[in-house]
Amino acid sequence: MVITPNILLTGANGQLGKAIAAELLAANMTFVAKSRDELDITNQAALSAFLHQLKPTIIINCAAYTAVDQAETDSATCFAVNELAVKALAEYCDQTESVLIHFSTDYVFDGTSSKPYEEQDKPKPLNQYGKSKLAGELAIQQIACRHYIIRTSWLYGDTGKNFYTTMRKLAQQPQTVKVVDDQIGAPTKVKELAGVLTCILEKHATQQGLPYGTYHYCGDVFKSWYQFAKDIFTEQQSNTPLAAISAADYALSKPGIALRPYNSCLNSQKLKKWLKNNTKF
Ligand SMILES: NC(=O)C1=CN([C@@H]2O[C@H](COP(=O)(O)OP(=O)(O)OC[C@H]3O[C@@H](n4cnc5c(N)ncnc54)[C@H](OP(=O)(O)O)[C@@H]3O)[C@@H](O)[C@H]2O)C=CC1
Ligand SMILES: Cc1cn([C@H]2C[C@H](O)[C@@H](COP(=O)(O)OP(=O)(O)O[C@H]3O[C@@H](C)C(=O)[C@@H](O)[C@H]3O)O2)c(=O)[nH]c1=O
Repeated sequence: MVITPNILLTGANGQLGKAIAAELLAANMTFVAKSRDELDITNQAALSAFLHQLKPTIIINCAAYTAVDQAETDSATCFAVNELAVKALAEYCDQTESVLIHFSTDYVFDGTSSKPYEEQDKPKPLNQYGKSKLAGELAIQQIACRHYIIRTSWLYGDTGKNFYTTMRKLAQQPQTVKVVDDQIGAPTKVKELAGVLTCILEKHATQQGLPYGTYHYCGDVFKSWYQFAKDIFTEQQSNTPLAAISAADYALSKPGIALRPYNSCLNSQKLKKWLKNNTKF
C-alpha cells in the first residue's frame, strides 16, 4: 500500500516557496502551503498547535530570514527564524517520525577554499545570516530527525527579491552600475531547484529514495556577481554602463554591509549523480 504523504510547505510566499508550490501542483502532488501571515514559524505556540492539528508527515521549510545585510543589525530576529524555529520543526519531525526538508546556503562557508565546497567541508560563516543558517543546520543534525538539508547558492527567478530582479531594474536607469567581480559562485534558478525537490519527493519512500543527509545543489556555471550582472544586462539589451569593482571597494560605498565569501562555489556532484541515476531530472 502506498501511503500518501501529508506535505506542509512553509514560507510559501518566498521565491523558492512559490516555485516549489508551482512544481508540486504540476506534478499533481497534494500539499498545504502557508505563508508567513498564515503561519509564523517563530510563534512556537501557534506552530505547535498547527502541526498537531495538520499532522504533516513531510515539512518543506522555505521560511527563512534572508536579508543578509539587515541581519548584521537584526541578528536576534534572524536567529529566531533560521535557528530556533527550525529547531522546533526538527523536534516535531523527530517526535512524529516525519521528514524535514530544509534549505541552507553557500554563506555557511568562509570562501577561502581554492575549490568548490563539498558537503563534508568545514563551515565557517562570515556573517550573521550564514551563522544563523549554520545554527539551523546543526539543530537539525543534533536532533537527528529524518531530514534533507539542501545547500544552494545565489537563487534567482523572475519574481521576488534576488540579484536577477535587482539587476533587471538597475539596467533600466542611466547611471553606471558597479558590481563586485571578486566573489564567485553559481546562480541557481529557483524553478530548477524546485524541480530537483519534486524528483526527491517522487522517489521518497521507494527503494531509490535519496538517503537522508546534507546535499549541495547549485547551477552548473560558476561566475562572479559582475559576470552574472553582465549576462543580465545583455539579456535586457541594456545600454547602462556596467563596471567591475572589488568587494572591498563596494563595501566602502556601503558602510555596515555584511562580509560575503570570495568563493561561494558548491560542488553538487553527489546530488546530481543521484538525480541522473534515479530520476528523470
Ligand atoms: N535567496 C537566495 O539566494 C538563497 C536562499 N537560500 C535559502 O533558500 C531558502 C528559501 O529562500 P528564498 O525563497 O530565496 O527566500 P525569500 O526571502 O524569498 O523567502 C523566504 C520566505 O520566508 C518567509 N518568512 C520569513 N520569516 C518567517 C517566519 N517567521 N515565519 C514564516 N515565514 C517566514 C518570508 O516571508 P515574507 O514574504 O513575509 O518576508 C518569505 O516569504 C531559505 O532557507 C534560504 O536561506 C539558500 C541559498 C541562496
Ligand atoms: C545590488 C548590488 C550588489 N552588489 C554585490 C553585493 C554582493 O557582494 C553581491 C550580491 O548582493 P545581493 O545583496 O544582491 O545578494 P545576497 O543577498 O548577498 O545574496 C545571497 O542571498 C542569500 C540569501 C544567500 O543565501 C546567498 O546564496 C546569496 O544569494 O553583489 C554589487 O556589487 N552591486 C550592486 O549594485
